Amino acid sequence: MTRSFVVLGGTGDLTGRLLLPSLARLYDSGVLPEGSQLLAVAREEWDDDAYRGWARDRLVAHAGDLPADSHDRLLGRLRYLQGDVTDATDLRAALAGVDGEPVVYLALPHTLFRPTLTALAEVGLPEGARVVVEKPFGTDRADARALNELLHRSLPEEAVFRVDHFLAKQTVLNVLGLRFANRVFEPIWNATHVERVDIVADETLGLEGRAGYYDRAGALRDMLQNHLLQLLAIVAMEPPLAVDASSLPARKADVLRAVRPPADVRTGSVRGRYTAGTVDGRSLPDYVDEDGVDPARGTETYAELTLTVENWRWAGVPFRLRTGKALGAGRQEIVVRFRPVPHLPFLGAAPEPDVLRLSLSPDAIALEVNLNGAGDPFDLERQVLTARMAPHDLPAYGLLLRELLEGDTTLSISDVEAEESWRIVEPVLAAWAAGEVPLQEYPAGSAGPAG
Ligand SMILES: NC(=O)C1=CN([C@@H]2O[C@H](COP(=O)(O)OP(=O)(O)OC[C@H]3O[C@@H](n4cnc5c(N)ncnc54)[C@H](OP(=O)(O)O)[C@@H]3O)[C@@H](O)[C@H]2O)C=CC1
Ligand SMILES: O=C1O[C@H](COP(=O)(O)O)[C@@H](O)[C@H](O)[C@H]1O
Repeated sequence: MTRSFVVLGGTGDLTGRLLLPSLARLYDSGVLPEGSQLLAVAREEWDDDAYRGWARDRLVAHAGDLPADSHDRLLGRLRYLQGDVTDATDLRAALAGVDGEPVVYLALPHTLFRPTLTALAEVGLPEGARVVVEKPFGTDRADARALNELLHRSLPEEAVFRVDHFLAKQTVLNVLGLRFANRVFEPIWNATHVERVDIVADETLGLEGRAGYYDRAGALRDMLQNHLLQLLAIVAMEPPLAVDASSLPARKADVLRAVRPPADVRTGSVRGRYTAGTVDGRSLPDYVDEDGVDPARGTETYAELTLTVENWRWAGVPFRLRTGKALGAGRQEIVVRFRPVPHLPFLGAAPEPDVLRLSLSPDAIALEVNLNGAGDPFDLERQVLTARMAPHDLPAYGLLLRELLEGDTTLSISDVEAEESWRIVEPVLAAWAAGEVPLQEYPAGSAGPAG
């Protein structure tokens, strides 16, 4: 049976920058069978040719390393349907337009998931269909619950794929290897030895024309509620029985249940919004002057939270999560800071304690340690032991799409995880909406809100 993709939101940034390039790679490597079709749906008044022209430009920009005939093979399979995804008649036409078992991909603003799934339930899904839902999974916990109910009404959990592409990044998967395939880290991976953990996703990108989605999301819903909490879950979870669909999501769900929001949001959270500035030589306007932004929404482009994990392993260890747009330097990393040694048998000032840096971009693992110095052997010197990873054959989205085609949900976010992640951030969202935490401004190109 062939698989066909129906991409709802087929003209968006996600589709053009990440999905189409990954699908081209899957065609190229033979993972996506020749007969598979791809139908993109959006409201733009385009026909197949106009869509293919747009898609070709995206492939040149984001999969330029693939030969032109690989682009052509994907482009030859692409079709376009103008339609409103919240309208059952348009969705019926989309599903009737593809052969085989469809993968319906909701590459849409999160506010549209509920009306779209409601319309899909009205149309009914063919036997063997799979549904993919992007992050953030809904707008809040109640919405996530409603989405789960809608999905479970017509599909088994194994046919639902809640995407979080950070989970498929090489270094994130390497955390599993590092922790669970070695003897040296797991015995010290706890509050006795770890002082704190920082999880950082600083971006140099600004809004990039995505106001339709981002201005209703903001940094906390866009990145922290999903990607950064998934990183926390991978770092903090208990060892799974196996890296499979029944163990991995369950262990992540356990640890997310133990995560507590800041006791005082005024000291445990920071929100900010960029003003005009220069990043990497590019001038960015004030966020509020970007096309499509409504200043009245008070959307943040920077979010920072300090969370705790209330269980035996992590009691008292702060996990600081931060993410922002239009910052001066891009940085995606998990930093595990260890406690000082109990006794230092050297004279002089105590050195910095050990730090383990897990970098997601570029993929690398670095352990900062103190060793005897080169000159006086009794002086200490900071040394960094670094392992740089060769890139995987497939980027994160390619890996997720391959798993999806194989029906493997190991890297899908479970229904429980999706709802728990909202529980963690909801008190913060409420306090921010009530104005309890000031919305600080930071110039584009800076290090973020001062302090
Ligand atoms: N961009 C990124 O880097 C990433 C995005 N994501 C997720 O992907 C999702 C989409 O984000 P992104 O692509 O950036 O957002 P965009 O705003 O760029 O794209 C949204 C898409 O949805 C379409 N759309 C909106 N309303 C309707 C409607 N009623 N009927 C049909 N189509 C509609 C838009 O087309 P039109 O308005 O013309 O109809 C467009 O194709 C979000 O959930 C986001 O979190 C995840 C990872 C990375
Ligand atoms: O999900 C999202 O992720 C991207 C960052 O992902 P990366 O793989 O390019 O690092 C972010 O820019 C976007 O706002 C968000 O929706």
